[in-house]
Amino acid sequence: MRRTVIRRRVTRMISAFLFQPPLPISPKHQYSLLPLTTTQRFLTASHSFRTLSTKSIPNMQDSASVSYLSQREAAEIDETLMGPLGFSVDQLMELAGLSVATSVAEVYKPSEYSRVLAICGPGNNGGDGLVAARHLHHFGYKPSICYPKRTSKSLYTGLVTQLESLSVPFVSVEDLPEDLSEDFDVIIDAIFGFSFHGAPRPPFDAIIRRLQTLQKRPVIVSVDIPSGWHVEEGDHEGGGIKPDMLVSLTAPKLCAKSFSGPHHFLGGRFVPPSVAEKYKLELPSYPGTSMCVRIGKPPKVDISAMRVNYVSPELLEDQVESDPVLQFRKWFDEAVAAGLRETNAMALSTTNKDRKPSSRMVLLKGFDENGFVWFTNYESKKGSDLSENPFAALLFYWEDMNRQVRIEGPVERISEEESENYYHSRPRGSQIGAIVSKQSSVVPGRHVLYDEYEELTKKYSDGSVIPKPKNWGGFRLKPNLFEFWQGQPSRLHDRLQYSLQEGNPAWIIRRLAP
Ligand SMILES: NC(=O)C1=CN([C@@H]2O[C@H](COP(=O)(O)OP(=O)(O)OC[C@H]3O[C@@H](n4cnc5c(N)ncnc54)[C@H](OP(=O)(O)O)[C@@H]3O)[C@@H](O)[C@H]2O)[C@H](O)CC1
Ligand SMILES: Cc1cc2nc3c(=O)[nH]c(=O)nc-3n(C[C@H](O)[C@H](O)[C@H](O)COP(=O)(O)O)c2cc1C
Ligand SMILES: Cc1ncc(COP(=O)(O)O)c(C=O)c1O
Ligand SMILES: [K+]
Repeated sequence: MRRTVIRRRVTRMISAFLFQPPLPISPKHQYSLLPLTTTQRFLTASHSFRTLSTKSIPNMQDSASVSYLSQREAAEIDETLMGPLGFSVDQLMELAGLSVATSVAEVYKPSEYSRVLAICGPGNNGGDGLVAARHLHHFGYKPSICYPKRTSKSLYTGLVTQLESLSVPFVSVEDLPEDLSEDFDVIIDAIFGFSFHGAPRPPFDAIIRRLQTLQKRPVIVSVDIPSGWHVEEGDHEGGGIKPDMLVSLTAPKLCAKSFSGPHHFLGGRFVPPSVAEKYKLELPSYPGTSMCVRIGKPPKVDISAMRVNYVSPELLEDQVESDPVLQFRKWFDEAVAAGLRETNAMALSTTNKDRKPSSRMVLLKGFDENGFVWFTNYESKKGSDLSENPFAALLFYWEDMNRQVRIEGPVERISEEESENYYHSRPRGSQIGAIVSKQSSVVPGRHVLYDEYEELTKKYSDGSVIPKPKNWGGFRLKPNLFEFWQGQPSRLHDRLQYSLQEGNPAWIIRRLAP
């Protein structure tokens, strides 16, 4: 009985919130969003063995634009989340702080940017900084905290206790080193958030002045608002801090329009659709299980300076299998176990009769001592290359494991029976796709493929057998050369090559210079 009354009251509160007219929000406050680029993925690659990042690339449709919030709207959304929508401040702060920590980890790897100073202000923005510091500690960073105006609320004393229990040092303003660049790689600016007003008061005024003079290092990561900036007008007087990274929470505030640093992220993956609808919030979708998403322009990168220093276990002659197929099996299984996506994706290189090479990706569909098999259209470019020159090279690159495998040898078609069996094991859509696609020929437009696909889908909607096109089937490469490559520091990689000598079935293993 009581529960029904409460439920009714909550329902009333939520509908009151939903049907209340929203504050005017200007659709002009929009900004283009870009998915995580390959470049960014490259830059964020860590330096040793990694397990799969669950991140996927958000598609462009998801990320057309993003809206900006005024100070009032930000406060109102905050109240709504913590009122009718049932969140507690602790929860939101935990998610906000985690978003900040994961954004930092996306761009600034602990191997290069381990020394973090979180400067925390008196409000919830400071609380976000304390939470972020705790997560960064667990991510392998060495955070320190400067928290000059503490509040006695249990939420904050709890956060301090948690950090102390991890032996995270607290530094007073007086004890901060003269030259911040000597002791720190990253500064988390968690001084003021969206409730900032007026001019900064001591001791934060002096701290902000120090941040204004920083050059390249330490980098500044501002939480929600670059401290000292007007929440809506931004750095309106000029000369404010110039953060390298801004992590906007829930949605960017108006001041973020004047953020010109290289890394703008959005965090706070907790906005329910009702809030987004009410405030007409255009928000990007968060990729996979990520707590943050990059917004704004992709960073300018110096391509010539892009490099990863590989660190891996050594690959030694006496540790590898004498049979390269077994060695391949071992590495393949390890890549699958590490959760890599499309472990079976490989580059296939062919040449035509004029010895002109061409490469493309295909999926490995099986391998054993008889060879490595993939499926395709025999009348495609690769199909015609292989009929002109039946030799090919396969290449696997398992980036997260710093491993590459090269396989070379003659190629032949597999039997019609094998191809039939495999074709009918594929999803029916892909079977129809194979009929529709005269692979590698010119198509006047997507509609041509789509129309034929629709027609065939109708034709076979009764579940009858979809006949395999004659020109579709498998190839098998019979290896006469393997190379197993393991990335190592200073480009002194391991390369173990397996080759065969005429008339001798035993594989010869040789180390090649990297
Ligand atoms: N829904 C969300 O997006 C969430 C955001 N979170 C974070 O919370 C902040 C907003 O937190 P709030 O506590 O409202 O405000 P601030 O952190 O900005 O700080 C308010 C305190 O700062 C003092 N203040 C204000 N102006 C000055 C100044 N000029 N000089 C010195 N001190 C100043 C203020 O004191 P007053 O006496 O002036 O009132 C307060 O003590 C948001 O930005 C996010 O980071 C949540 O963590 C999660 C949900
Ligand atoms: C990861 C990945 C896997 C692919 N797998 C296959 C495949 O198994 N068979 C295939 O015919 N095409 C596959 N493709 C498409 C090919 O890369 C290529 O576009 C197509 O086969 C036409 O190549 P061609 O014109 O050189 O013959 C794949 C593409 C990618 C990116
Ligand atoms: C054109 C084409 N054919 C075949 C394949 C292999 O697909 P399946 O795994 O369904 O055999 C792919 C995979 O990407 C492909 O793009
Ligand atoms: K801040």
